[in-house]
Amino acid sequence: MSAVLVVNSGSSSFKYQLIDAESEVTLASGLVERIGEPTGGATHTDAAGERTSLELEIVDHTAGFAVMLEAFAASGVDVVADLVAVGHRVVQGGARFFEPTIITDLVRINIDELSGLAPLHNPANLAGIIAAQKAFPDVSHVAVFDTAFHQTMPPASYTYAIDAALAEKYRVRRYGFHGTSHRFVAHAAAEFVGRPVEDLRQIVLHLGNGASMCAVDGGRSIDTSMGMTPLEGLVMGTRSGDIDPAVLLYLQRRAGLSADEVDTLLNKRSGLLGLSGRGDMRDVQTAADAGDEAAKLALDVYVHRARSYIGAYLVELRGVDVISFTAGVGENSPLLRSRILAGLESFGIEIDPVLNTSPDRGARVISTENSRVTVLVVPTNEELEIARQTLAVVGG
Ligand SMILES: Nc1ncnc2c1ncn2[C@@H]1O[C@H](COP(=O)(O)OP(=O)(O)O)[C@@H](O)[C@H]1O
Ligand SMILES: CC(=O)OP(=O)(O)O
Ligand SMILES: [Mg+2]
Repeated sequence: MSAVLVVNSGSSSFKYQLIDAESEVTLASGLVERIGEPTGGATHTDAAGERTSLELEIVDHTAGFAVMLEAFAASGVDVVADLVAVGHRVVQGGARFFEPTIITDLVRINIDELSGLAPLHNPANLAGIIAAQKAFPDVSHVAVFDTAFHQTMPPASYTYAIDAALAEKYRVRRYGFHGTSHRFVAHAAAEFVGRPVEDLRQIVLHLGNGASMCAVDGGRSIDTSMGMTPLEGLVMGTRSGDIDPAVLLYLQRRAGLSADEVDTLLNKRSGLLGLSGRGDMRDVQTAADAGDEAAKLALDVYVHRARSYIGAYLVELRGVDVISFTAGVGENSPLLRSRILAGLESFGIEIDPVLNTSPDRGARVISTENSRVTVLVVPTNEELEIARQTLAVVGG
């Protein structure tokens, strides 16, 4: 048997999944969290779905990997013996990385250098890589970048209209994120409708905690809603998405906020949370159902923003063949799916209310037979996509 370990590291946590290289079955998955805090935690789920949790202090990512290895050993899995490679999610690859890449010393230096363009993500990704390389020194480690899929965007999509020399010097441009998910879903959708991805104009809505949309033309990203950082675009759980940049300056000058405070405001205290006091979409929907005005407005703004991107991408693609919803909200909220695509019959987009509310889980159609555009729900699987890309690089 051979397996790939996929690691998605955050600053104080990491998620992992062990995936069988041939069958693509998940052999185990888990989460190590609150790294560096007095009480950390680890949860491990084995192939049979059996879940074990423990609480203990986990001083750093290296200690976290030791906890993960113990969990594997306790469930009778010899990870080291079966492992052929480790795939790492790296959020920011800048304009330097447009393919999954074997992690050498130089690649690590590059990921570190790109931290300025993703201060919340890349340092954490790097900490995970360093710890994983210590834990598994004998296999290849591969970086799979969130930005890579969007490297096909044309300059008109990725260029901000600011001083060109300054932008060049500081690499200020749009990179786009969630590329692993957008790519996975675009390919899965093409397979589902039985047409070559090259022939399709697609819009993918990745609506999770972080949320972004992507216009995919013939399998290539031509535009996406996130920009230089994962803050631009849609309304998210705690992030504002698009905002007039003058608001930032105004708040600094008039409300006396520092740059760091504005950063925290827009990334951590805005979006659904800022509007309604709730960052989790389920809670916002429940509150709106109960008549909470702030929650209703939060939903209205969320839907309005998503619809404006639908309009933009319809035009950019000169029409669309497939629209896919994915991630936590996209896969689970019939209400938001129907609101985002409401009243677009004249554009050939018609949702079937029965199909839209079906409890089915897998990839499925939610548009009517008459709908010219096929609307799908496609569960994303970033870990599987990372495992596939990792194996492709190491030749597994
Ligand atoms: N049944 C549901 N209805 C509405 N929203 C849901 C439902 N289930 C999950 N969500 C929302 O999905 C979001 C999390 O999405 P997910 O893709 O898991 O996020 P991430 O991977 O970015 O943490 C949360 O806002 C959560 O409320
Ligand atoms: C890049 C990004 O926003 O990722 P996430 O949705 O995991 O926060
Ligand atoms: Mg996610």
